[in-house]
Amino acid sequence: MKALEVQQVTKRFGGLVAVNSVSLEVNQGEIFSVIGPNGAGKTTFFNLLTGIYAPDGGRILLFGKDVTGFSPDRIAKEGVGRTFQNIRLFGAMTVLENILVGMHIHIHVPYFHALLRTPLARREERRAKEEAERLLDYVGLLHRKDELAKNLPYGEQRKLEIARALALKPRLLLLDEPAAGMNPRETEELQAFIGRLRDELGITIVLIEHDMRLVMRISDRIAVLEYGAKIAEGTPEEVRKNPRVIEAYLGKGAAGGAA
Ligand SMILES: Nc1ncnc2c1ncn2[C@@H]1O[C@H](COP(=O)(O)OP(=O)(O)OP(=O)(O)O)[C@@H](O)[C@H]1O
Repeated sequence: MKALEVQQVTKRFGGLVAVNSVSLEVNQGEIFSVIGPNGAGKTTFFNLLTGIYAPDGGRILLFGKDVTGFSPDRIAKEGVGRTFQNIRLFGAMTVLENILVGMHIHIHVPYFHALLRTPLARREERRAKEEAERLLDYVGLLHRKDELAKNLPYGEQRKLEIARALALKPRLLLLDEPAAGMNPRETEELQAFIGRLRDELGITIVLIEHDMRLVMRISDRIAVLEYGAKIAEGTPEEVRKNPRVIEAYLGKGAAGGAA
């Protein structure tokens, strides 16, 4: 079974076709990158996968289940976690609280128990806190748990955002430009970290990324979008050599020169 099957998915904004009949498949346990020049439709594509937009055409299957048109909440419940291009943490909350917020759909306490802080509610809270701490330990941020999220260095904020997505126990994790704004050392750490998520937790990972060094090193396969359409797909080696890709990035005539 595939982790993700996208079949001829289209999204229009008025007259603009932001995603144009894109099809692709991601195997379970794969690290798959979506690349393309600015405005190619990458973020719109993620927004379709996470239910923020419903496609105007086509179908999306997650682990064999048709989820086309599902709301973001239902997509999250199907096991899809996500991070955003611009970090979206609760800056005035602590690191631990940011994780607890991410866990809310996994905490099952009837309303009146929560309201009256019954033993059941307190037990559940304690369990959630322990789980959040385990998660922070796993990503190497436990020592920061009581600090405000906004006071963390940039690389650690990105990591915290990923940790919050992990709190949902995703089977598929979508990372939108995880290396944006990182220095080379942070990017290298990120690469190892993403590898661990796949190898140790078995999570399938799809990322949008502009840092080509990271993309080429980390991806099993890559899809390339241009003006909303998929123009290439393959291993890093195949994509790097593809004349259409070279042209999309470097302009007409560049492919001949680079070959
Ligand atoms: N909500 C929207 N309404 C109208 N047009 C939109 C909307 N969102 C995106 N677009 C347009 O759709 C196209 C694809 O945008 P998108 O943000 O998906 O590209 P991208 O590949 O993620 O770009 P970048 O790498 O710059 O983030 C662009 O032309 C953009 O202006």
